[in-house]
Amino acid sequence: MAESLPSTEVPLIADLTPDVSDERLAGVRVGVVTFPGTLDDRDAARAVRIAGGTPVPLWYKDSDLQSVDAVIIPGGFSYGDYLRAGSIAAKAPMMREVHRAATADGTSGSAPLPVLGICNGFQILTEMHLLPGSMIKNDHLKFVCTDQRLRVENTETPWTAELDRGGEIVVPLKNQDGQYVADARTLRQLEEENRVVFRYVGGNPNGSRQDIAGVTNERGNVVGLMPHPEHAVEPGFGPSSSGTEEVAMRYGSDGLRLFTSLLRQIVAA
Ligand SMILES: NC(=O)CC[C@H](N)C(=O)O
Repeated sequence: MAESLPSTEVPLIADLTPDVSDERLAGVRVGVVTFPGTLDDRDAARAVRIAGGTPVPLWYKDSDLQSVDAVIIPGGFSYGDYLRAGSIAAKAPMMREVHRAATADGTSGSAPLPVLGICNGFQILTEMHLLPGSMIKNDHLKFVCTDQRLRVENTETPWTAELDRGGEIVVPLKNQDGQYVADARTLRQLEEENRVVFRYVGGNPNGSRQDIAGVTNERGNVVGLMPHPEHAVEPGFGPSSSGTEEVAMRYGSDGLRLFTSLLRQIVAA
């Protein structure tokens, strides 16, 4: 494994790039952590750029968060999913820093860091106990790859503030260990505290308890979800099966709203 970070200087497709008129967004620095076996760091960085922010590559072995305003733990196969998906990456030096910043108590003047874990990133966050529950093999024991409908259940996190509560988005889902499980008490607590952020609709693709696709921590700054919003950030790249061109255009960029939400929440804070 080459010890290098991916370049974030990816070209954008000018015609498809949303008009980002608020120049303050570019001042928001969003870290994207890369581990051995990470796949989706480039797309996460690209999503931040398309939303108008500045992605900051973070290497798993380092311990300097580089004054980022938020962190994304991207998807992929960190350490080849050996032992349990996400369990080895959870012990990385960079993740110690992420844990410290995400649980900051505010007495030192620092608000808790917004963190988004996508797929393998969600698995890593549960392994670190930043989020409750665990991810086990899909109930049908096969890898799933599909355009997934999700209902937005919670718009009180920085990552979902601009989504419509009760509305639907469609983004890709692709994993083998996507079945969300937790004990009955934890599940009840998640429901009572409105901490289920996304729920599968149109069929449960992996056997997750209560159709849970994404959850948040008690303070709402840490969010994890199995589907991939960073793969749905450009209009026109939506699901081919979604019917009209207009629907495909909208679905193609549903994921972008998580990143624009985050950037605008930070600018407004
Ligand atoms: N897309 C991903 O991040 C894959 C996550 C994980 N390695 C799994 O297959 O469950």
